[in-house]
Amino acid sequence: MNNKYFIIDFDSTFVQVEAMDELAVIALANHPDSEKVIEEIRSITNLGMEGKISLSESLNKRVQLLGANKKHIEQVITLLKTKVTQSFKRNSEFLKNHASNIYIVSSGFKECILPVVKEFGILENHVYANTFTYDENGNVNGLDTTNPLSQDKGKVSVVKNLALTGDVWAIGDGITDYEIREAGAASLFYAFTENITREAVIAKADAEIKSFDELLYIHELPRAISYPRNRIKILLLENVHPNGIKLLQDEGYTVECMKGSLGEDELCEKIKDVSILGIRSKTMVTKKVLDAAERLISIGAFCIGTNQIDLDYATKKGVCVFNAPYSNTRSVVEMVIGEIIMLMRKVVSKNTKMHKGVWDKSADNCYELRGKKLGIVGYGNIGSQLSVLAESLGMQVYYYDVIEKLQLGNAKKCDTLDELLSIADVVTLHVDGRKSNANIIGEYEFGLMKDKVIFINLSRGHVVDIDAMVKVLQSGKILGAAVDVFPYEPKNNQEEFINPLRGFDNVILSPHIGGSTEEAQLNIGEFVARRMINYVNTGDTTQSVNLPNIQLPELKQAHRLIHLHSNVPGILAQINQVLANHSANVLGQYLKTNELVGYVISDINVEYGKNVLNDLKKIPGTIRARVLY
Ligand SMILES: NC(=O)c1ccc[n+]([C@@H]2O[C@H](COP(=O)([O-])OP(=O)(O)OC[C@H]3O[C@@H](n4cnc5c(N)ncnc54)[C@H](O)[C@@H]3O)[C@@H](O)[C@H]2O)c1
Ligand SMILES: O=C(O)[C@H](O)COP(=O)(O)O
Repeated sequence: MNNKYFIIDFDSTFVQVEAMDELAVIALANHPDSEKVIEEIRSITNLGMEGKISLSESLNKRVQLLGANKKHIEQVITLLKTKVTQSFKRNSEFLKNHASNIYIVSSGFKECILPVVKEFGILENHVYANTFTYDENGNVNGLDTTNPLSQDKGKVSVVKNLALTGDVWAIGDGITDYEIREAGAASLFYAFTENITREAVIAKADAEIKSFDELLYIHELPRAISYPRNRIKILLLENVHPNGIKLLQDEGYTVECMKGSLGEDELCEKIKDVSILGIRSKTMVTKKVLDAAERLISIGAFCIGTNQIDLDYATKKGVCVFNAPYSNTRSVVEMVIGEIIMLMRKVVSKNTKMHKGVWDKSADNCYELRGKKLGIVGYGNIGSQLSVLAESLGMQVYYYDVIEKLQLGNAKKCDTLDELLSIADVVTLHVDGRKSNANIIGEYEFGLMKDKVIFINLSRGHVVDIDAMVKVLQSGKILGAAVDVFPYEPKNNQEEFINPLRGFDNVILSPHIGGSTEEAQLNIGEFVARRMINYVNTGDTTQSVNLPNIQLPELKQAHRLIHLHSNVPGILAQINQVLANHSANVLGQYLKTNELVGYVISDINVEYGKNVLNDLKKIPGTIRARVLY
């Protein structure tokens, strides 16, 4: 590190904001035309940053408009301390340990900069910036024009004067930072874009760095995180909620979003360099897709169902899958209740008639749901919550599940599906989407149902034999039906919905919207995004649907090595042998297996060499080994 020097800009680089703009907001708070003046200051800042006006012109104009005093400067320092750029904050150890190699060179003002950077160990005599001049009342009335930084190319002359020999890297978001390199005072210029992206500046740079981690990573220097987050590419399909997107962007990941789903071939092409994939129920993640994904570590199903993912193959490839098991449960249940009432009162067919001008007032075949028998097939999260709500509306609840379930309220368990189907006035399906559930309701099962039954499916399309359902609808046996899910569903809102159930006036058809409420989508977006962030950052697999669930404690003063392997005997011993060979003291170790894989986390207290990881990867049966800190 002796001959490597970092020339770091302050505004929009070391901190997320432009200190002068923030000072203006504070100083002009009571100014009658404050918004206009602040806007003017901001536009002058940008013109200067993009090189459209000279620096001295930009500085002078702004100081004159500012109207600041010493009290305002105190306030802006307090604010700036909360606005330190995340990647500098994260790497505070590096800044402290290498203070003699780090300079802050800024066209901003030392009064505002020094108290902020000092907290990160930056040496006072390594901070170069302008200084204000004040009148006798402590009001800013100008700037020290003898300071080279108040002049054009001031940064160039400051850095030249430092006479550094070795690698000198200028890091900043503005043209004045590039000028240091242009003049030969720095060997490289890195356009820093964690806070702001200026295309004109990137165009001049040797490289763009989206974070300070990135720079440390490129040069293999000690850093807070092993792999820069901006290098982790996330692809989110099917309109994931903006809150989920924001959580992922705030972590520093590079996120690409698409409204619709992608077919297999398109997805194979797109997924090559993606580390995290976010989907909903429509995107099929097949073996072919998983094989095409060269960097995939996690899939987030921003919904309940995960049958669209080849889970076993994902597990074998070490891809950790998450879903949102409860976030839209209530939305589905409310829709089922509403549909039962609408169908029992024939509102659906009467509504169609009304729109054609037909007034059909009659009570024929219209019923209250009070006292009717509700048959729930699949007493999981949705089925059991529906049970509680339906009972509170006066229905008698019966359920059938393939496994033993806690009976809620007065609900009665049926031992067989046949028994349930022959008892229920309303049959509603809430089974999961496993393959073996294909056509569990077909001609025979419809035959068992009572005349004038209400039939509802909001679970998965393939569980009902649609041709058999059409036949039974044509026979008039079904009083009303509601179907939200279909064996084939359009990929996006532009594709036509083609299905033989179209055209029945006693059938409610809806475009797979059981879970589509604002509340559910927000909850799902945040829940799944948080689970994936936790997994990437800490290795925590809590609530993963395919990897062994390990809830991990926060890691302090240690390195975390993660090893995922096929579940064969003896791997833990081999991992520990590797760690012993490298004299790594194990502070904590966590192991869990499922029938396919084993997941071992080892927290160690020594600097790890690359060889530890390489040796861990060489253990036969290893699926994935990575280091977190
Ligand atoms: N329409 C929508 O928008 C929407 C929204 C959310 C969930 N869903 C779907 O609803 C279904 C239920 O969701 P959940 O959260 O309650 O799932 P869950 O896993 O909590 O419950 C499913 C239950 O079905 C049972 N089961 C499975 N196969 C069965 C069978 N053949 N016969 C009887 N019981 C069987 C399981 O044992 C389990 O108890 C899932 O298919 C899910 O994908 C649809
Ligand atoms: O599995 C689910 O949660 C539902 O089927 C909803 O799926 P969606 O998010 O694609 O609407």
